[in-house]
Amino acid sequence: MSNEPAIRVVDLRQRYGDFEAVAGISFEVRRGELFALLGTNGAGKTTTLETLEGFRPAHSGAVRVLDRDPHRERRAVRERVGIMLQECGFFGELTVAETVDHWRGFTPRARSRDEVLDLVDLRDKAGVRTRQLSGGQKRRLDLALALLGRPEVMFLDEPTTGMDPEARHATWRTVRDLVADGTTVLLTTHYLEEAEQLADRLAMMHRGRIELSGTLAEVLAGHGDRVSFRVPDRLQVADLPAPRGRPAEVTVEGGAPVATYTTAGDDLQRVLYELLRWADENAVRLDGLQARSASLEDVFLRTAEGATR
Ligand SMILES: Nc1ncnc2c1ncn2[C@@H]1O[C@H](COP(=O)(O)OP(=O)(O)OP(=O)(O)O)[C@@H](O)[C@H]1O
Repeated sequence: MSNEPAIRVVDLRQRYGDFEAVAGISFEVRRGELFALLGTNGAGKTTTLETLEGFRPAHSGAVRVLDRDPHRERRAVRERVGIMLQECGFFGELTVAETVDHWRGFTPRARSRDEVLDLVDLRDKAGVRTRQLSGGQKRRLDLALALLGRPEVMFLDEPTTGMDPEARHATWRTVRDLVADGTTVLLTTHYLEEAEQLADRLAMMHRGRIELSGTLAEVLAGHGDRVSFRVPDRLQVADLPAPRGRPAEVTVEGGAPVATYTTAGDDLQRVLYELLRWADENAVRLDGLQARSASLEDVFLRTAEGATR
């Protein structure tokens, strides 16, 4: 097996008319790795994925999938790649089984219908017309079609949209099994927990650029810890202390004001100590007190605000 990464993107730019949707991004996905491309709405994730899927040539820069140009060598790449688009396009009158059989007809080395329906837990829906499937079931049928040809690389564009938590967890298990079997996966998602659960590495895009990338630990590093509690009724925001010179950020959660302190470096213990001492001295009860590391959501929100630069 070649040492070449499964996916390589070098200074990719894509334009729609005068608008630069992807503004010079670079990343690699190693073989057998799950890489999550995250980002704000309109960040350029789908445009990037469509380029890697061979639907459009790069405006400038280079993309390689399995060491080939996915647009110019589309035929050769396509049979080794599985694609799950954001929009599913089934014939509503066909049943699930007929849809799978139809796709099997032009998929080399296809898995059997039963195997593929078992993988996505749709075997009991084999006789149902696709227009009667729920949104989450349609996504699972999409996944079934994407993995039909035992692809080496899979592109999953928001694969669990519309799924209930149980179906989402089941889909994560399927994806994990595929990765454990050596499949390379490039995933986009708006569910940050999905990336936390699945990704070996991730990149966060905003306005056509990659703002952050690395393992989850690398992406979270340097974003501080958080201490929060519900602001007691009898206190004003101005009454809250500023431990280590850090004022609270007050947000409303579930109709109640919540004070959050973001620490820097290894300040957490000190900030917590000062807060507890202040509470003790002022006979304040810190309801809902929490101390935790930064989450991907915290980092995402800061990226969206342009605060990471
Ligand atoms: N065919 C098109 N013509 C013109 N502009 C487009 C076209 N497709 C996408 N865009 C614009 O390019 C930008 C990137 O879109 P893209 O769909 O790649 O973003 P995304 O990160 O996938 O967004 P979302 O998370 O909302 O799905 C957006 O501003 C979008 O409006």
